[in-house]
Parts: sequence; C-alpha cells; structure tokens
Amino acid sequence: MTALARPREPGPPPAAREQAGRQIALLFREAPLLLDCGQPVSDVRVAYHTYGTPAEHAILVLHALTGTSAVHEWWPGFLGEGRPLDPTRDYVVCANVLGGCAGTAGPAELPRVGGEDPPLTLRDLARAGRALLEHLGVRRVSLVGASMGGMLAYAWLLECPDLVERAVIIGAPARHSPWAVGLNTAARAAIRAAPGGEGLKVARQIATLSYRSPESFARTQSGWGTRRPGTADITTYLEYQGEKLADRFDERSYLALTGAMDRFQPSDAELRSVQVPVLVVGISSDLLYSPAEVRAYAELLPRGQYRELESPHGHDAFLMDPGPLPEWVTTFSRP
Ligand SMILES: CC(=O)SCCNC(=O)CCNC(=O)[C@H](O)C(C)(C)COP(=O)(O)OP(=O)(O)OC[C@H]1O[C@@H](n2cnc3c(N)ncnc32)[C@H](O)[C@@H]1OP(=O)(O)O
Ligand SMILES: N[C@@H](CCO)C(=O)O
Repeated sequence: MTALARPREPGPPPAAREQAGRQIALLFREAPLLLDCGQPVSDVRVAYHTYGTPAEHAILVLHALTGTSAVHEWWPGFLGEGRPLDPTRDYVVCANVLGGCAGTAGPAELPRVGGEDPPLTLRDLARAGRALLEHLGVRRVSLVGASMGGMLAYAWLLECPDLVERAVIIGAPARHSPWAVGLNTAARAAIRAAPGGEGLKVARQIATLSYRSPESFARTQSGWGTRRPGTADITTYLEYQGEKLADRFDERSYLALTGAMDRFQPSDAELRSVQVPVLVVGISSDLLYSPAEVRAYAELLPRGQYRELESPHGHDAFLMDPGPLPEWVTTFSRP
C-alpha cells in the first residue's frame, strides 16, 4: 500500500466527536488478541455504549461501515421505551468495531504487517467484541446488525456460536459479491490515489450511489442549481456527503473495514452449520446487496427466515425508510 498522508498519533481522528455516554474498556491486557493474520495485539481499547440494566442476556447491535457505538444518534427510531431496543426491558450493547475510528483501536494502533496496516477480518472484529461481552458479564446475545453490521453478525454466528441465541441481519450478504468487492476496490483506489481526505470524499461519493437508488435520487435530487448555480443537485449532494464523511472518518479505517468485508468469504457448508434462528431482511431496491442475493443466504441457514423491506430508497432504507422493520426486530430479537 502506498504510504497514506496524515500520519497521526494513535487514537480517534481529530474530527471525531465525543459522544454522550460512551465508555472505554481496555481489553486483552493479560492474554493478547491473536489476529487472523497471526499478529498478537495487547491492550486493545474498545469504545462502547450500553442502554438499560446490565444482564446476562444482551441485544448486541452491530453498526454499519461508518457507524459508531452511539445507537441513539444513528438509529433513534429503534431505541427507546416501546421500541425494538427498549432499555426499560433490554440490556442493549453496541461497540465501535476494531479497526474503526470512533474510539476503538484503529489501524494506527495495531501492529503493522509487512510495513502495512494489518489485514483485519470480520472474525477478528467478532473476537474483540466477545472480549467486551466477557468484560460486561454478558453470557448470551441476540444480534441485530445492518449492512456491515449484518455481515459481522454472520461472522459472530460462525466465530462465537456458544454466545449467540438469535440474530437479525438486515441488508447484508454472508459474502461480498464481485460487484460489492468492485465498488470497494474503486473506493480504496480513490483513497490511495488521493490520500489526506480527498480520496475518501470520492470513495464516499461512490458508496453513496450504491446506498441509494435511481428512484430515490429522482425523488430527492432531481433539481439543478438549488445549491450552486448551473450545477445538478445530485452533484452538490454527493460532494457534500463526501465532505461530511472526510470530516468524521479516517481513511485507514475505511481501507481496513472494507478490506475485512471483502475478504469474509464463509463457505456454504459453514453457513449450513448455523443452528440458531436468524431473521434475514432484504431491501427491495438495494443495488449494493440485491434482495435475491440476501435471500439466497437466508435459505442456506437451517433456521433462516426471510422478509423483504419494500422501499424505493435502496440500501440505506434501513436508516431512512425503515417501514415495518422496527416491528420485525421487536418480535424477533428477544429470547
Ligand atoms: C447504520 C450506521 O451505522 S450508519 C451510521 C453512520 N452513518 C451516519 O451516521 C450517517 C447516516 N445517515 C445517512 O447516511 C443519511 O443521513 C441517510 C441515508 C439516513 C439519509 O439521507 P438523506 O435523507 O439524503 O439525508 P442526509 O443527511 O444524507 O443529507 C441531508 C444533508 O444534505 C444536505 N443536502 C441535501 N441536498 C443537498 C444538495 N443537493 N446539495 C448539497 N447538500 C444537500 C442537507 O442540507 C443536509 O445537510 P446537513 O447534514 O448538514 O443537515
Ligand atoms: N450509510 C451507512 C450504511 C452503509 O452501509 C454507513 O455509512 O455506515
């Protein structure tokens, strides 16, 4: 990998905002975390939020690619009394993933391999999450994950079958298709070609197109010149989304996490070994992970069920147009 600009001190990127209620655990002090690449890592910092009263059973929320542990910020409609993640009856836990940039140890704090950031795997991320659960005294979990969080739920099902009671996987495949790897390849190439933030902006523009749909943008961004004379609204929208991500996210985390998603390639036989009930939700207009692709993985799971969220807004419908999703999560995620 070409050296990326903006070398900085270990820790979250300067732009990362402190979040209310965020807690930090220092894990792997006595026995190191052994990454799948063979590197041991000690003293791993994990940032997390909890909601509700500590209990042996938790609902573990697994966030998407650029997400954080602050579920109340990015999924407010799902968290609260009477909602799917109800702190008056559930113990809800969400941790920023290993390799992320919202408080948990990111690539700059992990050992380099061959002069590069370590090739993290989703199973590494699950093992780091498992250590947090042990730290919190949690013995059984229901998983709720969307997008990268949904792929990470598949990794948890395979890596920690003794802990997982059930899972809700939203808008996620068990393996990345060539299409998904290709989109990430272009995004990473943009970051490497223009390190220091400019490439990350382009990566976000590419990703944003894959997170929505032609109909979604026809409905919301069909104007011209609303923000800048003579310029299509979709152009200024994508530019703005790129700026916003570059302000809050770290390019090395983007490379690490998209790489971890791409290299997660469990076999059909592994997926057929999953013993717990799993609700898999596809999104009707998802261009990144088609509903047919998502459904095919549900059908490999012995106790998989499939439902489809009808929305014109594409992959990000789980954030912007969830429809009946809260009800589905409520009925499925509790023991
Ligand atoms: C599951 C997870 O972990 S996700 C967590 C990490 N990700 C995030 O926190 C971001 C999640 N949010 C999103 O991705 C989006 O907000 C969505 C998909 C939920 C909703 O998308 P949208 O309805 O397009 O709203 P979005 O917030 O992206 O855009 C609105 C912003 O774009 C601006 N905007 C809208 N149209 C234009 C335009 N044509 N040109 C320039 N700017 C524009 C608005 O002024 C607004 O600005 P603001 O953010 O400063 O208030
Ligand atoms: N838009 C969300 C979901 C992408 O999968 C994110 O940025 O994390």
